[in-house]
Amino acid sequence: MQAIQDSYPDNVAHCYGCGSQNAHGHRIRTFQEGEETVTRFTPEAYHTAIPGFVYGGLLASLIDCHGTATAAAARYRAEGREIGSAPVLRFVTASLSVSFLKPTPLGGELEIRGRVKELRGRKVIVEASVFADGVETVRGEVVAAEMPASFGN
Ligand SMILES: CCCCCCCCCCCCCCCC(=O)SCCNC(=O)CCNC(=O)[C@H](O)C(C)(C)COP(=O)(O)OP(=O)(O)OC[C@H]1O[C@@H](n2cnc3c(N)ncnc32)[C@H](O)[C@@H]1OP(=O)(O)O
Repeated sequence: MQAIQDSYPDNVAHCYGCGSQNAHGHRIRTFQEGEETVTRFTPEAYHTAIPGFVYGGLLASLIDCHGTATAAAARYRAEGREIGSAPVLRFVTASLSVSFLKPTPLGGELEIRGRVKELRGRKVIVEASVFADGVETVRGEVVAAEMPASFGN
């Protein structure tokens, strides 16, 4: 099955969270399921916060990259364009907020589910949650902004 990240051109596929070209990264893969997007990720023992529980920074990064992928795909869809087609719509995180509702147990697959809350102009707001064994443990919101030509200047 084709993940949203499979459409990222190689020259923008180095992100630590979602870049297929980053050997040290999470390399998450996000799929569209109806109105929702879904990422599945199994943390390793070295992603520990407190023994038995997942480090919150990892959980935040899963929400982050799940959100930017959801945003890019939504914007392509809104423009009626094939995902990944040129000119490439590159989204970066303008803002990330995360609420840790419950400790997230380490040792199994996590499911991240997201949906677009708002799509307007150069900005897409995505809501996403992390579920462990069907229980929502983390809820977050990503404001993704289309990367300006002046990025980094
Ligand atoms: C599917 C196929 C795809 C193909 C190919 C895709 C490639 C996909 C590559 C993915 C790559 C991975 C991405 C990983 C996620 C990172 O980790 S990205 C790294 C962390 N983020 C950054 O470094 C971003 C640094 N910040 C910036 O560059 C700039 O501040 C920003 C965010 C681009 C905004 O700059 P700007 O466009 O000049 O600012 P502006 O026009 O004022 O903002 C645009 C909109 O965003 C809003 N906004 C800006 N900042 C904020 C904020 N902090 N809070 C809330 N709203 C904000 C503005 O209010 C505005 O909204 P509207 O007024 O239009 O409603």
